[in-house]
Amino acid sequence: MSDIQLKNVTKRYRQKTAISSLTLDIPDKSMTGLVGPNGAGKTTLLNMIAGFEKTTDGELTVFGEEPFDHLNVAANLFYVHDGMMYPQDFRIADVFRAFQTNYPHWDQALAEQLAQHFGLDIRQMPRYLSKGQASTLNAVIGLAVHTPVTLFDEPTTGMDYGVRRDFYRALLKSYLATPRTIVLSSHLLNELEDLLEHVVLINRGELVLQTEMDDLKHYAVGVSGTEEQLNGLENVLYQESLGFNQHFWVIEHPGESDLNRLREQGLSVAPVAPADLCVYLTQTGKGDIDDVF
Ligand SMILES: Nc1ncnc2c1ncn2[C@@H]1O[C@H](COP(=O)(O)OP(=O)(O)OP(=O)(O)O)[C@@H](O)[C@H]1O
Repeated sequence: MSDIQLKNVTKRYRQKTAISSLTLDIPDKSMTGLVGPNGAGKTTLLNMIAGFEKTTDGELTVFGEEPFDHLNVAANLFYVHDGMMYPQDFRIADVFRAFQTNYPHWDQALAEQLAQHFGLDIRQMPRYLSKGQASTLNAVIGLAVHTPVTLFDEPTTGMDYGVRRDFYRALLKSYLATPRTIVLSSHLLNELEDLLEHVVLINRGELVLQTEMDDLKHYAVGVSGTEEQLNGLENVLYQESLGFNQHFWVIEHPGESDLNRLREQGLSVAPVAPADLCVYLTQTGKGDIDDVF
């Protein structure tokens, strides 16, 4: 039984259904990416897993308990999100000390080293940090807290590329040193390809796909050609016109016979990057941006 389990979980805000009958097990001691377009329901889902919000319907358990307002869940799960607040008069050093007191596996040395690496002065007050620095402080805390489950909601918001890269590296090293359940929501799947083991893709509150990252890398292929060359292909996920009788098609789980036919016609078939694939899998019915112009 996984530490985080959802069975037909629904979350409604008045008329709006943010999560719709979602059934999902998050693998234990794994690095799982929660991805999906804006408004997909990622934050709502993490809020419920963290026990910040109640489900409207269905069964959600964390460590076998319903997480809302549950002390055991609060003690063993840490949620990194951009609403994290610290007492007004606290310096970063005071924040670290408070974590050291409250979380038994808090790694004080790691927190201080990471703060120094990322240029955070522990004498500074968190309320005066820039947006990127505030995200970095929250991420450092998420790395050092070492709870059995750590959730990160868009942890890299505002971080520049160098900081993001080092954060991903630190997360991987920290995970390898202390395997634990990590769930990370992000729009930047292209930056996470080498970090994540599992991917959960949601859209409009529904599960689109849950798979291993390695499988996602081989899930679909893209091919360009004329309509005559492409016609008859099966499992077409996405089609785009590239100009005069040239088209780009994405094929889900391509069959050997289709692949051979394309190769015989001299067409090159390339795997579709996971980040692009997630866009194709979630934009059904929206049309192409070219249709707007
Ligand atoms: N408190 C709320 N009241 C009403 N609607 C809400 C509330 N919180 C979220 N929603 C709606 O639920 C849907 C999912 O929102 P959520 O913030 O979970 O999406 P998200 O995947 O995290 O989006 P983003 O990637 O843009 O941060 C959205 O349509 C949002 O407007």
